[in-house]
Amino acid sequence: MNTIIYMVRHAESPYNEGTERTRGLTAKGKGDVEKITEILKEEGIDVIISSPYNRAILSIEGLAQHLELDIETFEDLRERDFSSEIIENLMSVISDKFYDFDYSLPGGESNSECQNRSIAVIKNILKEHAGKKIALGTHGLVMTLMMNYFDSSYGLDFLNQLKKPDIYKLRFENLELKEGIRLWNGDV
Ligand SMILES: O=C(O)[C@@H](CO)OP(=O)(O)O
Repeated sequence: MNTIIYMVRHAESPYNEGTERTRGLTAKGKGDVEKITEILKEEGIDVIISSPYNRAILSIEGLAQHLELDIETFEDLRERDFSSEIIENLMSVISDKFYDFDYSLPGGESNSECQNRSIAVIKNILKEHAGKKIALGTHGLVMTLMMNYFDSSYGLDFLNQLKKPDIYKLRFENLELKEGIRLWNGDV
């Protein structure tokens, strides 16, 4: 049985230290939310799920309103907890250590911990909504780690080429990922 998950990496968000959970979208990001809705509104989506972080929810809110669906959030779909401290060059550290899945920064979690907790949610979604089409509001790194669990070719290069926003349509047969197609047209 085919189950489809549309991974929607959030639109552009103003980066402010310490506001991981609450920061919203830039003007450009808000404009791109309309494009996300346009791309997904005719796909026949049944269920909308999201990371609990505002920028992810806001990126699929237009779609939820259009389809008159609620957005269900799961704490364990949040972006990787990077560190409790301010880390200089955070993104280059994350890149350098990407394949060291047990590496964590002070007060943060490793790729492995982030992958395990997010995949537990994805497996439940695939079982509970088997045969359905699910849109999922997400973030660059946790999205890459979720996809990497099913297909290890989704790694650092994949993460680095992701846009804000971006959309990938993933086709699962039961718990196996069979196909991943990019739907965002990349005009950003
Ligand atoms: O916060 C953001 O805008 C970034 C970090 O560069 O993305 P994500 O939430 O996908 O980690």
